[in-house]
Amino acid sequence: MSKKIDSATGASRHNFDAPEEKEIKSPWPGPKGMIPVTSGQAEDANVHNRAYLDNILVEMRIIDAVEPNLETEFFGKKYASPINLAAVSHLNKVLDDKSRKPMQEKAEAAKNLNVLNWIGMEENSEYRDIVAEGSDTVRIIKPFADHNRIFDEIKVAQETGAVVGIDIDHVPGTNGKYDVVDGIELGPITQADLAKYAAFADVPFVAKGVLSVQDALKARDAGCQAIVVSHHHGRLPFGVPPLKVLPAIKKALGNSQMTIFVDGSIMTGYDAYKALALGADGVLIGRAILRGLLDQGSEAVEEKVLKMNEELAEMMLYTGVKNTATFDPNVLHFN
Ligand SMILES: Cc1cc2nc3c(=O)[nH]c(=O)nc-3n(C[C@H](O)[C@H](O)[C@H](O)COP(=O)(O)O)c2cc1C
Repeated sequence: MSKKIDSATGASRHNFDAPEEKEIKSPWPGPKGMIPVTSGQAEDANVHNRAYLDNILVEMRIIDAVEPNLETEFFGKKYASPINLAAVSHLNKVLDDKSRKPMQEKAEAAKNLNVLNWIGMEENSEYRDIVAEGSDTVRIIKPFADHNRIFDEIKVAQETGAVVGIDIDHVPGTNGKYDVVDGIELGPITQADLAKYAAFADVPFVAKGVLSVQDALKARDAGCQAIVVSHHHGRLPFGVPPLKVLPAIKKALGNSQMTIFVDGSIMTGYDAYKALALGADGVLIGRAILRGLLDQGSEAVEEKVLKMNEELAEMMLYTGVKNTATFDPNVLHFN
């Protein structure tokens, strides 16, 4: 058996060689190749995400509990919920029906929901069309080897009013070399590079794909105002679940005022609750909305996020959490 990572999406796929070739049943929704398919093997970090999330149990604190308020502030603006729509790129190329634009449909859903929309690897022209839908945006740029390309994308993104960042976890390919995506070479990211980009941006700068205290501190020292604790749905074989390293990162960043987002297999509002209780300011959801988005468009995304908001609120009410600034990790019990 071999594992491949789709160079465009970062999705991990496991291939079984003949003669034992067999269809792998994916626990993830969505079309083949676009969504990580896990074999259940230990090297697939998604397996550990799920196990870690499912082994966190929650105590009840119902006396004096009231209906919670999910409103959350990011980068000086208020949103309806701490749930963000993750950067999922390339979607406008995958449907047979070319009249549909899932990237725009996702942005439309974010606008209607009043949540932040994250956009990943897209040409600047495509990116502008997506942002024109009117949602507030975080633009995540690839760690291109050509730094001018990064500066150019930062410039365009901030012209559109977006917050900007880099998915620092997309430096390596699966061959131990810098990755190449759509024929475009990626390169290493030094702390000095990050500092250069953060200083160049007139808007908050985000390091996406932080999975250690060491990188969190480097991102802070480089001037990043936010991080996403993430392994990009399993780019790193045997990657530690983001939720497992989150508390240590939160502690290390102390009162630095950095915004901490987290992603990785967050499929329900209950998962989101656990991430928020462990110290995240916000969560990103990618695969949780992907199938609905591709099959049915913005309405399915809106429905899913509203459902997740309800689940999150349900658990907040059960545990006496009145708003998204007052989560308490002590309600969590690790099985
Ligand atoms: C189809 C697809 C495309 C993605 N493209 C990007 C990208 O361009 N930039 C990026 O930072 N992350 C990208 N991601 C990673 C997601 O933003 C997110 O980190 C990851 O999927 C984990 O969240 P999830 O478990 O909720 O899906 C992509 C994910 C998927 C599934």
